[in-house]
Amino acid sequence: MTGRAAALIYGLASYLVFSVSFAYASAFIGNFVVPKTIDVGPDSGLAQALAIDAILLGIFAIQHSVMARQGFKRWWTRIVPASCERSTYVLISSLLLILIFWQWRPIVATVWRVEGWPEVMLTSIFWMGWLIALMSTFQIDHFELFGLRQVVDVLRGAADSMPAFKTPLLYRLVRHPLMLGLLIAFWATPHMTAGHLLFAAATTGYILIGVRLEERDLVAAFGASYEQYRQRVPMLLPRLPGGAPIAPETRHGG
Ligand SMILES: C[S@@+](CC[C@H](N)C(=O)[O-])C[C@H]1O[C@@H](n2cnc3c(N)ncnc32)[C@H](O)[C@@H]1O
Repeated sequence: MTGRAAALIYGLASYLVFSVSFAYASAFIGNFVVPKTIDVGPDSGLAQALAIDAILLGIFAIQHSVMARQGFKRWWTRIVPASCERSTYVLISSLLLILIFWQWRPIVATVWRVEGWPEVMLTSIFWMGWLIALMSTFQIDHFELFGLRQVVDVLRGAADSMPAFKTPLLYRLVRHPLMLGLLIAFWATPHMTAGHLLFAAATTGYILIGVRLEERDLVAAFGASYEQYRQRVPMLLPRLPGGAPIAPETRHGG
């Protein structure tokens, strides 16, 4: 019982760190409110800034890709309890995000800048991106995605359940609405600096690779259901209306 309660506290703490880092990410990228943003920080000179920012993004990309793979999870759950596997992934990802916010070196040369109504429009699109990303997490299973369901289930003694394959609202438009929301949030800015552009371009490249790796796992888990879904629904850019309808939900049954 003590172990299960400790797992719950660990899961809650990880979720709290995630929530703070997610909220900070929007302020960091949007240059709002917080003291350290993508365009504010120590001036290290171009070469050093490029090197440090590339290393920070690279560490995050490697951690995220490796820890999300099934093979790694099988190995890792011999070391950490299975119920804490997702919380650990969430915690390490969030800490690495905080490292990026803290150590990011700005490169402030302006790539574009707009004012007046285009500024209002791009800022609105920016927030829409974050909203789409957040909504997407709730459409699949927010609490499972961020590890809370697993630690609560183990406390209640509930059986380990297989995540379901779902295609609600946003997942009928594109297969990766969460990533689409992030891409929108990263690119939609009234003032694009060189540092922000580096961030947007690198994360776009990473997302394009990451979704392919994720789909390999999804095909392995959900087989033909996911293959059919892939044929019907575009990856990231929604089609115009008129596509074929999709079955609402299929639970993985082997
Ligand atoms: C960070 S989420 C991103 C989901 C998706 N790539 C997106 O951008 O909306 C990653 C998790 O979502 C799960 N996932 C992705 N598509 C799913 C779907 N249609 N139904 C259920 N789970 C899904 C993956 O198995 C993975 O554990």
